[in-house]
Amino acid sequence: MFRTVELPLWAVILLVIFATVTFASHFLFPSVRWYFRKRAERLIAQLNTRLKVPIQPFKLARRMDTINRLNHDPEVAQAIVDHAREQDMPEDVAYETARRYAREIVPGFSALLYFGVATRLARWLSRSLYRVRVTGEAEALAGIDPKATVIYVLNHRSNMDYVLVTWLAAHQTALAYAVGEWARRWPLGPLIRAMGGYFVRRRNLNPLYRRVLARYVQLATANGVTQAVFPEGRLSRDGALQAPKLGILSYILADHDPEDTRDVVFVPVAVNYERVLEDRVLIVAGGETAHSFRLRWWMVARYLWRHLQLRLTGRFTRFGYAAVVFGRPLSLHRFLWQGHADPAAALGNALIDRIGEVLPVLPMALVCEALTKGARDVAVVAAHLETRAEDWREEGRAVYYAQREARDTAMVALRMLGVRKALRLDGDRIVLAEDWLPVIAYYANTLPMQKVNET
Ligand SMILES: CCCCCCCCCCCCCCCC(=O)SCCNC(=O)CCNC(=O)[C@H](O)C(C)(C)COP(=O)(O)OP(=O)(O)OC[C@H]1O[C@@H](n2cnc3c(N)ncnc32)[C@H](O)[C@@H]1OP(=O)(O)O
Repeated sequence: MFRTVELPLWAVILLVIFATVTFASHFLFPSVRWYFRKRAERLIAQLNTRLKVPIQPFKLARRMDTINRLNHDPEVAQAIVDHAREQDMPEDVAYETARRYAREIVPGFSALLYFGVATRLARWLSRSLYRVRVTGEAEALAGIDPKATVIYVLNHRSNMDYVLVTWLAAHQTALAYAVGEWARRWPLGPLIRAMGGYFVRRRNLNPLYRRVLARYVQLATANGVTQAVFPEGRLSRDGALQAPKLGILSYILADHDPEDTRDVVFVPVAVNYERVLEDRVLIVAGGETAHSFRLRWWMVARYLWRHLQLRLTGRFTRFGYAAVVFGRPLSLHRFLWQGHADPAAALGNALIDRIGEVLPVLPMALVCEALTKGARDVAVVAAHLETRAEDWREEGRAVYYAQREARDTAMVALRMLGVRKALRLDGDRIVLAEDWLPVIAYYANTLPMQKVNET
């Protein structure tokens, strides 16, 4: 028992490492975890006193618990059996596949990261890049039943959309975004998960994956989790609103009981920018030869480096307006009472229409509209801007047009295009660079669908 045992050094080192890991995981980590959990609970209790929509327990549940709950859901269990039969594989292999899907989808929310870091960073970033204007938020949210699950539906113009809206909604609640598979890569994936985002695949979906995703969306909705969905399913390639994708909406509809006390209320949010950071990459992606939107890391690095240079040398000016307008909320209870032959398609179209109804009108879009119609003179562009802004205002639109002469407003937009070398001014004459015409058309497309008389 008390004999001396001789061991090589490497074995001793290994033993010490294993002993330390075991001690930490059994004794230290639980208490450290408990300490942080208590702190997080205190933070959430504090937050919930000031948030209009408190953070729901479902969102705070441990990630592993939600994954297990999902895997043992009767509908998922049935899908596992079907998958095993169809693929001719043992059920436990199909079960593991479903578990992998669940792990991919389910987020683990950190209130500290969301409210302590992300929303502050989002506010700083939004305000340092744009002149942010918000309309209609209080009116849109005022009449919503506090028991209802709120789902923000946004048009997708830029990756700035969720930065802006996360910040703007931060005094209401935390938003859980449906995030495309592009963001699953490290380090973005874990970060987005910690902010409550749930991942959705948009390619190669098999019925088992669809069932796991559908049940996650349904459980989150039934448990009151406030979500944010881009129904267009991807960034607009040409500046215009796109037709809705019906997947997530159809999952919500399929599980919705109009007799239930918990309603689902969709809040349309329309976003427009005078400068979309990714505009040219999107236009290329929308071209005939390109297939998907590719933002390479070196493009981002080069862009950030140039941006930093401009900031350090004091030459950076903001990218004009970023406008966010909240539209008329849509109650799912009321919507279903109206009766629809194809509820999913009707819901998708109604939501896109309500976003379109409140799309804000920005000077850059009006100037680009004038340019696409052939205006090549500052005075003509300014006259177009003034008339069209008035038309849109009469229609009840949010028109962000500073209280100054139309000519000055037009000049601000023209100079922004000039800095990008899209055009140059020769006195009052505008000389457009041909290869920038698609960009000009892109911004003209960001205007709402035409109802007023053309000038
Ligand atoms: C600096 C600080 C930062 C701070 C910041 C913090 C926030 C940190 C978060 C980051 C946030 C990032 C946010 C990124 C933004 C995006 O990634 S946007 C892209 C991702 N989001 C979306 O795509 C949402 C909308 N998309 C969908 O709903 C898609 O349809 C899905 C669910 C992904 C599936 O795609 P799909 O295969 O194309 O399917 P789709 O044709 O739409 O529909 C298929 C289903 O709908 C059903 N369906 C279709 N039509 C009908 C019908 N008429 N009736 C009934 N059912 C129908 C089909 O039956 C089918 O059902 P299942 O067979 O699945 O049961």
